[in-house]
Amino acid sequence: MHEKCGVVGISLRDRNAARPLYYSLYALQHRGQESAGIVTHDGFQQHSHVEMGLVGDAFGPGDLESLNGSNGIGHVRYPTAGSVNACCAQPFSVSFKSGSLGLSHNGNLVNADEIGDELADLGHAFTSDGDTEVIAHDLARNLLEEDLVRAVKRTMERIHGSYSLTIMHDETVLGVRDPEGNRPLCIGELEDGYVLTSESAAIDTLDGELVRDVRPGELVVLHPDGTGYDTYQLIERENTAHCFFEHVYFARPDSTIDESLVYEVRRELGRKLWEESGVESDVVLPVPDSGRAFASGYAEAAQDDGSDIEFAEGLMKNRYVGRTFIMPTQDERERAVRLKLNPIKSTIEGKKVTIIDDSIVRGTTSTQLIGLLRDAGAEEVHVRIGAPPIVAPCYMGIDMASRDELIAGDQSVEEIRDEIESDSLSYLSIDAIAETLETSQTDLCLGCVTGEYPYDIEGEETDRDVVRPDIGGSAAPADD
Ligand SMILES: O=P(O)(O)OC[C@H]1O[C@H](OP(=O)(O)OP(=O)(O)O)[C@H](O)[C@@H]1O
Ligand SMILES: NC(=O)CC[C@H](N)C(=O)O
Repeated sequence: MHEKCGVVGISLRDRNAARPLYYSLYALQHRGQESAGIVTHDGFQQHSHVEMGLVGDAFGPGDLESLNGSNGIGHVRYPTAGSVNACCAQPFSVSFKSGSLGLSHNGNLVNADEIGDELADLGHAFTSDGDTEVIAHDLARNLLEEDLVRAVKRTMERIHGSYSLTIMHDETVLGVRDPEGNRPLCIGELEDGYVLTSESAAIDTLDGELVRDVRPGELVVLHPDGTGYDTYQLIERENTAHCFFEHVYFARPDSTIDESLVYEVRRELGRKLWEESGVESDVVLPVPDSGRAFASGYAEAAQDDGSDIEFAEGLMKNRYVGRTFIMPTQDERERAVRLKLNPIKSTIEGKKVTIIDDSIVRGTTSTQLIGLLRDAGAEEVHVRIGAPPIVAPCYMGIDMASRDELIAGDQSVEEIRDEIESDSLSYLSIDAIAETLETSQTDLCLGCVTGEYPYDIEGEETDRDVVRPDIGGSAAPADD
């Protein structure tokens, strides 16, 4: 399980925001499972409840009742910077001379230490070692001198890296997406208010309508009375750096991100996988859960081509096991795969099998799975992967292994095939990803599959000019 974080912000007309925030966090649970929290404002003061654990564990029966106010923000976290403890759990709350701030962050800053050191020299005291608190302090400082919109702009000019933020300044909820639009953020309309959230599936959960994605570099300020919102295009860049992996793996298939329904993208990637490297076999099996849409697209394209290949759910997933990824030892990770996935023998025995997954990271899942399938009587096992090989770490808010743990870090596809002991192995090309997302490669963050990043990261190569031209941006409300 590779995770990132999920953010949400809600402004309603006449009812408390706590319960819809809680439901939204449930919808975003797949994005982070370490901690969950909600901060609301009732017009006079902030109320906060932030705990370690899953959403269902973090909130007890009375907790939502104490979170008064029709405006609020929420967060589910998987840490990328800072400790795995309650100090780094979010939303962050900061009280300062001219008010209160709450802040939820999805992403990862690449210059947090530098800014943190500067702010510490100016007398700011930090309660955590993460990157998110740095944003909160920088913004609080700017708010002493500027109005809200200009203060946010100043902070955006200072922080580098990926960030989708929901912020609460006193009772005003706002959302910001970094100038490259690396992480998703969208606006939804509810019957009695508005919502800003990482994924549109959370808007569906609240019976709302997706209005649109927040644009890269855009600030959206919800009216605290739930009647509307203002938008400000604060920074504009020539290129975006959308994370393609959101579509491939992280996001829910029922979410629409940057105008594409994730499920349809995955099915199309599956179709392209067949076109690029289809292999004749008796049966196609998805590796659940994220391999499902890829496998259905792959099998459909194969059948369109006249193949007799059959699509079957031959691997059952134990839904109570997650987190293979953060098991402390490789031995435990391997055991967890066995606990998590179990083959249905009748769909496999005596057959040539192709398994379809979205990605191979360390190779734990595929290695274990191929052994299981052979034990279950598979005659041949072919592996097709709906993304290119992951050759380098992610610095943009995703928990992925370090370079030496990545199976493709220093091995060719043939060497990987040999290690996982499959009969054949193919990955999808980068071209197929860009084509399916109807964008150019320069508008995607492809750091984990090329080793070249759209940000200036110490010790790594950049795939574009470090200082990207700022071609505009204004602090006046943008036309919607
Ligand atoms: O090569 P590895 O290090 O084993 O990592 C890759 C596996 O991890 C992910 O699955 P996850 O466990 O998150 O399950 P999911 O597809 O149900 O989300 C992914 O879909 C692969 O199956
Ligand atoms: N996964 C994320 O988006 C994490 C947000 C933030 N960098 C943290 O570590 O808390």
